[in-house]
Amino acid sequence: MNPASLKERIYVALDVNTRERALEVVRAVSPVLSSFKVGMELFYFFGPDILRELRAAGAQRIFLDLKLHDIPNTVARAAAVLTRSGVDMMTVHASGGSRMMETVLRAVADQAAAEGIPRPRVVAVTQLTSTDQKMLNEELGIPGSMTEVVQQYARLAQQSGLDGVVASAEEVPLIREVCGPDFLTVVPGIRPAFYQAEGDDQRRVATPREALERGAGCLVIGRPILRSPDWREAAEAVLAECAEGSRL
Ligand SMILES: O=c1ccn([C@@H]2O[C@H](COP(=O)(O)O)[C@@H](O)[C@H]2O)c(=O)[nH]1
Repeated sequence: MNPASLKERIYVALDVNTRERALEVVRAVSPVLSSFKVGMELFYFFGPDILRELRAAGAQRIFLDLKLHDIPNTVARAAAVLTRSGVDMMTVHASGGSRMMETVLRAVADQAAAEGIPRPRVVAVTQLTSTDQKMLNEELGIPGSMTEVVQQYARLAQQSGLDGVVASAEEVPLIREVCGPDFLTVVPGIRPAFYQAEGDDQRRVATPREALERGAGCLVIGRPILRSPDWREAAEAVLAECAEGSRL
């Protein structure tokens, strides 16, 4: 792995509520990390226009993380319109089932072909990184260990033709065991050594170094950068921690 590819594989989550703030973050961080994640907060208010503005500000790859979850027809139609915005990657919930995931993938592929653009990667959320073992079993009523459940959802996503899954760093080796090394793992819940995470909602977390050592394909990191007084410096610190773990 070379440092250039690391720079591309770390997605900075733009969880902010104004377009000015989002653009400022991209301008500050993009010389260091060039991939960004847009979620509900930004997209629900500003729509596809914000994606164009982020690209103009320096975002080279955009991961649109809306975690679609509905009946197959509804999700597929939504995914098709989102494809038109030229994003690099998008998310659905694996709990929508194989029929939903297969229908989405077909819709995205057809739309991308019609637009003459590359097909965005579609990845499925297995279990949110804010969910712990107790919550999985007692609140959600899903039996079994977190790793078994995540493995099962990853297998289902792969059988449905998806490009990868979102999971915590801990589950990455087990996903690779059942799905192989080419199946993409996208890992949020990244907490670098410099970040004080007390009171945070994340439950299944890892440092950038741990995530890479476990074989994570892409990392997603938001608050440790956004809450820093100097976004660029924080991005550099994250990259430095990653480089330590990447066996360069
Ligand atoms: O299981 C998941 C799926 C998505 N996310 C998203 O990643 C970022 C993480 O932000 P932090 O501030 O670094 O916690 C956020 O946008 C989530 O929506 C996730 O955390 N877990």
